[in-house]
Amino acid sequence: MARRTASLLTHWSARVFSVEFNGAPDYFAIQDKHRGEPAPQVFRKVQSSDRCYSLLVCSSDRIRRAKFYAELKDKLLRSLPAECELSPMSSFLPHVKDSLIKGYFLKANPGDSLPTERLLRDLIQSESLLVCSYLKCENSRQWTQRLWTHTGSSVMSKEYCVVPTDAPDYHPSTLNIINSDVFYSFEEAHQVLRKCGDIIPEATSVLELLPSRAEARSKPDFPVIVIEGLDATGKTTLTQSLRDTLGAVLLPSPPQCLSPWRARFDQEPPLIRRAFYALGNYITAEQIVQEGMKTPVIVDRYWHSTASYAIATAVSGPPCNLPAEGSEVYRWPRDLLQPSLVVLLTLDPEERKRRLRDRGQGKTEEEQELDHNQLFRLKVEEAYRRISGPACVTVDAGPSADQVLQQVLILIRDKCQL
Ligand SMILES: Nc1ncnc2c1ncn2[C@@H]1O[C@H](COP(=O)(O)OP(=O)(O)OP(=O)(O)O)[C@@H](O)[C@H]1O
Ligand SMILES: Nc1ccn([C@@H]2O[C@H](COP(=O)(O)O)[C@@H](O)[C@H]2O)c(=O)n1
Repeated sequence: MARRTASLLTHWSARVFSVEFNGAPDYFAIQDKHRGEPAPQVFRKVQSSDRCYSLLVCSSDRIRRAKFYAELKDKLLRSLPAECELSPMSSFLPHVKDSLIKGYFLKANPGDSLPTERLLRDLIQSESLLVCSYLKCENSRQWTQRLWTHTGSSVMSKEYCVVPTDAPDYHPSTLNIINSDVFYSFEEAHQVLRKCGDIIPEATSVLELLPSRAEARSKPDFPVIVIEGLDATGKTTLTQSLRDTLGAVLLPSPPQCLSPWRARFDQEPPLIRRAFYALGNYITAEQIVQEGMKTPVIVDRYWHSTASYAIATAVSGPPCNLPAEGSEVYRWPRDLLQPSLVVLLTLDPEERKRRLRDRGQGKTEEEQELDHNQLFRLKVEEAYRRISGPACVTVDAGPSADQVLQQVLILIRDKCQL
């Protein structure tokens, strides 16, 4: 059995499990023995006749784990009986960083248990998967969890009792954000792309474009102003006006040179996709240093975008699940050039939608998500506000384009003495 699986099982009874039924999590733990008292309801959305299974992805290689987790969902959706319900699941050790393992919880009708179990037996041949089944005891409200053996031919004799438990102090997805969703140094992100070179040939081309070292050798002489905000808040409009008014250079982020590979990396799981965007910032930083010796530099998105979208995607549920203000998750990477000023454009959601409609362009998947998912939008904006070193200054982008420009020019004059 793989190293990671073995170490997982060592702490098996200390783990908390979470299943998200339509975004609302049920937390449970396991115990060796049934206690005498009447068992409270464990799964709110499960009938006693349902057959339930969990699949936890636990390869010790994080690239394989990320790829397999994404592929597993497609495989399950393709192969499971239509009535089978799939919910995100995770298991973690509260307060232990990097202890989160992700997977899926399956709820099947009793009539579908045979084809479901046949599929799970095939899948468990992969060493990266831990499979459990959940059974309701007859004449009691108690559920048990059985861990399947690796061959899938029989189930382990050891049976655990499933008991509900309180929500943890910190949302479980926050345990694994650092260096899985957000990278805090060039080297950490670089390592991910290096390691996926054999499965994603495009990674090699991206690596060739990167600066040889991350540390900015010199600070630009002129101010560097970053404009941030959700899509359609007016970043393009404002950055172009600033360029023209200040005689500045305008740099887009991710940088132009990464455009041929962006769509390819957007299909990848968060670990790889976010490493790609993180590295893009280091290319932008190098361009900033070059240009910033000659003129002021305006940057359309930078680190705040990379971190905020990544954090908001990683953390499910409402904004209160985000890591608290001041958390190390919101810190600036130690080796990434810091701009002189970061402006965050905010906009009333209805006005943003109106501008999106008027623009009438095709939307990326993440843009559609922002449109449909109010919670995601709130989390991105909240994460923007919590990032420090430098923190962003919020500007209401609701007034006319010229009024927004004038307001930002005042800020630049105040903060950058320009
Ligand atoms: N202050 C403003 N008042 C009214 N309309 C505006 C204002 N600023 C921009 N717009 C219009 O809103 C739409 C979106 O603006 P823009 O393309 O500048 O946003 P963006 O933040 O760059 O979007 P994205 O990130 O998706 O590229 C455009 O049609 C633009 O003309
Ligand atoms: N520095 C950056 C810039 C962008 N992203 C990601 O791109 C998406 C938004 O970009 P648009 O071109 O559509 O405005 C969004 O998914 C960001 O996560 C980034 O990570 N870092």
